[in-house]
Amino acid sequence: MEAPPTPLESARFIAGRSRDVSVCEEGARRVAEALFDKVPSAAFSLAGWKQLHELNPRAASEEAVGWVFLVDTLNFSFWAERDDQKCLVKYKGTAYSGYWALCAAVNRALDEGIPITSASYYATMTLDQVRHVLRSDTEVPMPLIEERHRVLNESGTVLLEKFGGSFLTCVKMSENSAQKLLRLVVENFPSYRDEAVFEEKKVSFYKRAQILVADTWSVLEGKGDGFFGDISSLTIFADYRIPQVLVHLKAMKYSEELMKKLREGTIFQSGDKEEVEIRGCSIWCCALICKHLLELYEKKGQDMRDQINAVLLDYYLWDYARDHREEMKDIPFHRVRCIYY
Ligand SMILES: Nc1nc2c(c(CN[C@H]3C=C[C@H](O)[C@@H]3O)cn2[C@@H]2O[C@H](COP(=O)(O)O)[C@@H](O)[C@H]2O)c(=O)[nH]1
Repeated sequence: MEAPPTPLESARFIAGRSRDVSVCEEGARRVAEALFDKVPSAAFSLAGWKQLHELNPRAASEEAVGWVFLVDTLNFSFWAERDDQKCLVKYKGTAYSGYWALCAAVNRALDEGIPITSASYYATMTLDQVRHVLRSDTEVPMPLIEERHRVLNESGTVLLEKFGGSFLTCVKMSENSAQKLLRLVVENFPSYRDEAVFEEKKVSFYKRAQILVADTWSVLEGKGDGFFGDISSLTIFADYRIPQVLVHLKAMKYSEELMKKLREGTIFQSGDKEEVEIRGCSIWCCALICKHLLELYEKKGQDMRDQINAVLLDYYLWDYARDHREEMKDIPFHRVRCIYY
């Protein structure tokens, strides 16, 4: 069965035919101008992944790579039906929500002596053990607990059977190619196969597979097995926060009909036309922002291809969305319950 087009080719195709979502070239250029002075900061750097995020591993070890694989296997669907009733995980005096609640729960389990990052453990974890590890400190549980249990058992079993239980083994097999690692992950771990059909054509987003490659690059600090010559070939990760921030920054626009559905809290299904347009246009919009950013530096005689790529732009925008929740509250995010993002 032939592989679908890459996420970037998919994004170009979707953006060219999208009806309810549009990428604003002018808006994307203005965002690039606004980001120009941020590029040299930690928030736009590989080092920021550890420096700015206390829950991320400090080490660049096999164990730290195993942490990244576990977390990115579960890195989906944290949004709460009601913002005043959400899953929170308290860890070392801080209450974490959303994606960070997952990281806090993993670190809490490790502190309790539960070998949660070891494939031989999560390959055979029971649903009750998963409920215990991911337990919330409010009465609202983390969403999709049963699906999390299923993908843990599935991913742990594949990691044991094909890669000796170590994701670092899989990373080494990629021979410093991000695209090869992406392919190894998508081919071997079914829950990472984030694909759809748009106007009768297969398209791919590979959000968790691409963020897994990016987080592996980050935790290994871009060195040794974690050096990827083609890291710039990755796209941003099409989740439900990046589209929200792109609309907030006026680089992307929704039709009135779509805005109405989003404001009503409509639940979309994975693969719905509007959902595919939101995800494809987000990827395409960020590719334009990267292009404009590189051009702005080029005009000043600076080749910034090692400091500007979709991964670092994504991390920056995702952190920005986290830090500007209040300002962004009247831009709705699209609601899908799925294991892909
Ligand atoms: N595009 C993109 N989406 C990302 C991430 C992250 C966290 N990763 C890195 C960021 C800091 C750490 O250093 C990690 O390396 C989580 N998500 C997605 O967001 C959603 C959760 O949102 P909220 O409900 O607000 O917690 C959910 O779909 C989740 O899959 C990212 O970076 N980019």
